[in-house]
Amino acid sequence: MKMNIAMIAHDKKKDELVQFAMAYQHVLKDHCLYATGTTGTRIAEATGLSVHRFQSGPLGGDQQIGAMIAENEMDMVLFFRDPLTAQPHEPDIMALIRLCDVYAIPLATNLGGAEIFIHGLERGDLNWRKLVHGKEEDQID
Ligand SMILES: O=C(CO)COP(=O)(O)O
Repeated sequence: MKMNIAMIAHDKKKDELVQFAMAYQHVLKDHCLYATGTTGTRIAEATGLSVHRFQSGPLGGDQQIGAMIAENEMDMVLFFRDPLTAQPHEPDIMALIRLCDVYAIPLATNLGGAEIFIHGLERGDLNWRKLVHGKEEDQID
């Protein structure tokens, strides 16, 4: 089943996320990818994958992804955070993380977690999200 996956990386973690996206391109290609601006450009350039790009993080990109979570439209968030650099938009980052907890959305904040998540995605561990997707389809009917 096609999942909506958000990919976000702070500047010092972007190379790591790009390498991750290249390594797991064969998995990611079957899903809808969303990203903050600069991260999205880097991933699309490196992999050729189609990525829906929101604003850059400091300009509201985290909030836009948060808005999708608030609609229960995001199924997984891979957010490679830089814990050693202060971010001007720290409140936005905290809000995104908080919404993942509100909606029980799987959130990996580093490469180690993302490795586990991507294998889980591949073997269908996220299929419980069908219930949520199903509900949305019901609402449309
Ligand atoms: O700052 C970010 C997330 O908090 C990432 O934004 P960019 O992908 O635009 O660099």
